[in-house]
Order: sequence, then structure tokens, then C-alpha cells
Amino acid sequence: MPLVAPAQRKPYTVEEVLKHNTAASLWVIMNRKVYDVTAFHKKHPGGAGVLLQMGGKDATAAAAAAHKSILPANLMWEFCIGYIVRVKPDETKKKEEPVAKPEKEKAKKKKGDSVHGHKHNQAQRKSPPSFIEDVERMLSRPVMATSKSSQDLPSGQNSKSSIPANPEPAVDEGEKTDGEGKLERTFTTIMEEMESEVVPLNDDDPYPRERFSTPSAGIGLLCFLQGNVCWSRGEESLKVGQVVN
Ligand code: HEM
Repeated sequence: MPLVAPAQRKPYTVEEVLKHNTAASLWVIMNRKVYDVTAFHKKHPGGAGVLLQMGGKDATAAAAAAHKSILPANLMWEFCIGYIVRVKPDETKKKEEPVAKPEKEKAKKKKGDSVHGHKHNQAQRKSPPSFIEDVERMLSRPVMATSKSSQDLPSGQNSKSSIPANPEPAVDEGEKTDGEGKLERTFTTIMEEMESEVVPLNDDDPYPRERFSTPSAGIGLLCFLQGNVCWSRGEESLKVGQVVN
């Protein structure tokens, strides 16, 4: 059983996490998610010490370098209690976003306001797959109604050009659906949307934005590999930067 159900995961700032750096309350950050390893650290196969050492800090690179099997990654979600935000959304913002805007768009659609005259399937909007909700929480903005994905573009066209730097919860331009009427959203399309969201955790973030700049390689996965930041696409892995301390 997970300690905290995905829907109950909370936003934390780096400063808040930093306070949990003892055996009595031990949290670590990995890939912008917050893990409570208080109960686990004494049972950690890699030793309690490594987790205590990383207490309250970003252990993304250390964990990626240490873990050679997929077992840790499969266990980690059990300890995930939240995700990193730079600034905690205040109460007013919480009420208005991210629900308010898409609701307005939905209302428009009901009146037949769609830009391309596509009829939108309301049922899809009401029950997005839970992993999309996870991504939305992580990004603190809706991703359900962003601009077209590369799958909608003619081949050869760079998908990045269709993604604004700070995409607004946009007017839906008629997503593709599969035969069963479900949204065709794949890991790839979500990675595309997240690509523009790779930002430093805070002002003295050790991994400045330019080090993450995506080569024209297109879709891939940003990962840490032996001290290097790599842009991985299937078999290929391109070094795009270095982890600095
Ligand atoms: C919730 C967080 C974590 C979980 C669930 C976890 C889980 C595990 C597991 C299951 C192993 C055994 C791996 C295997 O048998 O293949 C392991 C090994 C290890 N872990 Fe973690 N780990 C976590 C966080 C970390 C972090 C943050 C670090 C680094 C600071 C770390 C460093 C290590 C090391 C050094 C080993 C030993 C690797 C070896 O002997 O080859 N772990 N961890």
C-alpha cells in the first residue's frame, strides 16, 4: 500500500523538504518528487547512511548512479508523498486554477464555439486517466487541452515549434480519439508537453536551464548517467550537459 495515494500527494518547496533531514523525519527529492523514507531508510539495501546523507536534499543523480536494477524505481512510488513546486500556490490561486479555465472552455464548447467546429466529447474531459492528473499536479497546470502533438503534424515538422514556452490551458482544437472514444495520449505526447517545463528547482539550482537545453533530437527522456545529463531516445543517448555540485 502506498503511504500516500497519488491524489493526496502535496506540493512542497525545496526549503520545506530540507527540514526533513534526520532519522526522525527523513525526506529526499528524486526527479522533482518528494519521498518520505523515514520508515524505510533502516531497511534500505544500500544502507541507511546513504539516505541519511541525502536527507532533505535532491538525490536524483545519486540514486540514478547507485541503482543498477529497476527494483528501486518500482519500490519508490510507495514512499512518494508529494512533488516539488517553486512557490506554493496560495489559496486564491488554488481556487481559480487549474479548474477555472478549462471549465470556461468547456462552457464555450457546449455553445458550439469550437475553433474548428469539432464536437468535443465531454465525458473525456470529466475523467482523464489518472496519470494525466498526476502530470497536471506535477506541472501545476492542466495538460489536457494543450496544443496539438507531433502526431498531428506532417512528418518532418519539428513538434517543438507548436509548443509555446508557457503553454496556456488552450482551446481544444479537437484531439484525436481511438475507436472507443478515449483520448489518444501517450507517454510520448506527455513528454513533449513536459519538455518545455524542465526548469531549475530554485535560484541556486545546480542544473541550470541551459544545461538542459534540448538538442533538435525531438522526443526523448532526460536522464542522469554517470554524472552526465543525457537526452535518451531509444537506443541512442546524447550527452547534453554535466551535473555540477
Ligand atoms: C525511496 C527511495 C529508495 C528506494 C526505494 C531504494 C531502493 C533500493 C533497493 C531495492 C536497492 C537494492 C537494489 C538491487 O537489489 O538491485 C537499493 C540499493 C542501493 N541504493 Fe537505494 N533506494 C532508494 C533511494 C536511494 C538513494 C536516494 C540513494 C543514494 C543516495 C540510494 C543508494 C543506493 C545504493 C548505493 C545502493 C546499493 C547499490 C549496490 O549495492 O549495487 N538509494 N536501493
